[in-house]
Amino acid sequence: MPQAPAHADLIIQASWIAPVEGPARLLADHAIVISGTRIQDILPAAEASRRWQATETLRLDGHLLMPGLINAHTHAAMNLFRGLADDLPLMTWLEQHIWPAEGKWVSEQFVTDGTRLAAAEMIRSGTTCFADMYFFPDAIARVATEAGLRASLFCPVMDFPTPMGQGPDDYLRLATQAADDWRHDPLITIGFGPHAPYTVSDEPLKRVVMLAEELDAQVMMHVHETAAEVQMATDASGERPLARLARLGLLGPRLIAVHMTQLDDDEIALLQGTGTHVAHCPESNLKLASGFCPIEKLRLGGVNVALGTDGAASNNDLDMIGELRTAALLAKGVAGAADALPADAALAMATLNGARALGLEQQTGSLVPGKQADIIAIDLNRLETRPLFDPIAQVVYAATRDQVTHTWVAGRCLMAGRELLTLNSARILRDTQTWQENLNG
Ligand SMILES: CSC[C@H]1O[C@@H](n2cnc3c(O)ncnc32)[C@H](O)[C@@H]1O
Ligand SMILES: [Zn+2]
Repeated sequence: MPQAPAHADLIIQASWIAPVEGPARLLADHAIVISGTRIQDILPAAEASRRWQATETLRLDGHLLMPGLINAHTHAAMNLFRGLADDLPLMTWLEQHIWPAEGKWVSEQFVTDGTRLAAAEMIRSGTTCFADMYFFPDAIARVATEAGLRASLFCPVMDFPTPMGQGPDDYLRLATQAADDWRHDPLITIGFGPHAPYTVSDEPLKRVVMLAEELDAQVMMHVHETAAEVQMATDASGERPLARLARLGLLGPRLIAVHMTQLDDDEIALLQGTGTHVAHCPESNLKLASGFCPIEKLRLGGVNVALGTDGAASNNDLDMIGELRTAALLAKGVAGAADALPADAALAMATLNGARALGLEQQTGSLVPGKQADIIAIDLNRLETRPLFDPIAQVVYAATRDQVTHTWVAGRCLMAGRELLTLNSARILRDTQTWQENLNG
C-alpha cells in the first residue's frame, strides 16, 4: 500500500542544491521540505511530491538553493556613514572621522534607522544571519526582529565614553542586561564585543572572560588589524596583542578574532590549539590598506575562518556574494597559489564556518534536515552566469548579489522575486535621505 503523503508547510524545488555539509557537494533536481522553522527533508524533486503534501510549493528552475550567507562581522548601523570618509588608513579614518561622527550623531534612532538600511541590503544580497558589533544593541535586536533576520549582537566594551555609556562598568552592565532580556529569543544571540586590544585594558577584559563563561556567550574583538597596532603594543609593553589576550584568558572557542592581518606561524598554531575563530574581512582590509590575513595558512592550519564585510563605512557595502569572490581571489594572490581557498572552501567560509564561530552550528550554516530553514535562492539562468559547468564555482567567481531572488530565515520568506516582504524600501530611502541631509548640514 502506498503511504499517504505527510504534511509540510513549504516545498522548494530547484535545479541545484549546495548543502555545504553532508555527503553530497551538489544535488541536482532536488527539493527542500520545510515544516515550521525547520528543514524537514531534502530529496529528489520527483519523490518530494509523492511523499509530501505542502501548503505551498515553489519551483525555481535554473536556481541554486544554498544556506543563507552569514556575515560574521559587521557594524550594521554604520551604513549611514557609507562614503563619509574614504581612502584613509584605519587610525586616521577612526580617530579623525568616524569616532567624531559617532560622538555627534549616534543615538538609538540613528542605530535603528542605520540597521534597517543595512538589514534591507543584507536580505537583498542573501545574508540570513549577521554578527554585529555596535552601540544600542537593543535597537539592533528590535530591527533584526522586524526584518526577520538572525543576529548575534556583540555589545561594545571600551575604556572610554561613547554615546552608549561612560566606561566599562556601564558597558558590561548593559551587555549583561541585554543577554538576559533576549535570552529566549530564537533569532537573537547576545555576546561581548570588546573593541580592540588598544581600546580595552586588562581589568575589563578579565571581566569579559568571566562573564562570557558565566553567560555562555561568544566574544568578538578586532585583533591585529594592522602592523602599526602590533608595533605600538610591542613598543609599549614588549608583548604582541595576541599574546596579551592569551595571557588574559581570552583565546578559546568563545573568541572570534576579527581581521588578523598580522600572524606568524606560532600565532597560527596558538589559534588552532585554543580553538579561537577568525573573522576575515578582506574588502575592509583592502580599502583601509590594513594588510592581508593569511587565509590559506589558517585554513590548512586547522583554524576556523568565517567571513565578514565589516561596516559599510570601510567596505563600502554589505554584499557577502561580492565578499566571497574577493576572499577567494585574494587568498590565491596572498598564498601565491591558484588552488588556495577553492570555491567550496570559500562557500563554507561564508556559511558553515560563520555559524560555527557564532556558536550557531546546530541551528544554521548548512542545509541539513533538522536545522533551521535559513536558505537563499540564486538565479543562475542569466547571461552573466552561462554557460554553467559548476554552480558552486559560478556563485563564488561570477554571480552578483542581484541574482539572489529569495531569502528565507527560519522558514519565513523575507524576500521573494527580489521583493522585500518585511521591510519598506521607500520608507528606508526617505529616512536615509533625512540622515544624509543631517550629516551634510
Ligand atoms: C565597539 S565596536 C564599534 C566601534 O568599532 C568601530 N569600528 C568599525 N570598524 C572598525 C575597524 O575595522 N577597526 C576598528 N574599529 C572599527 C566603530 O566605528 C565603533 O566605534
Ligand atoms: Zn569591525
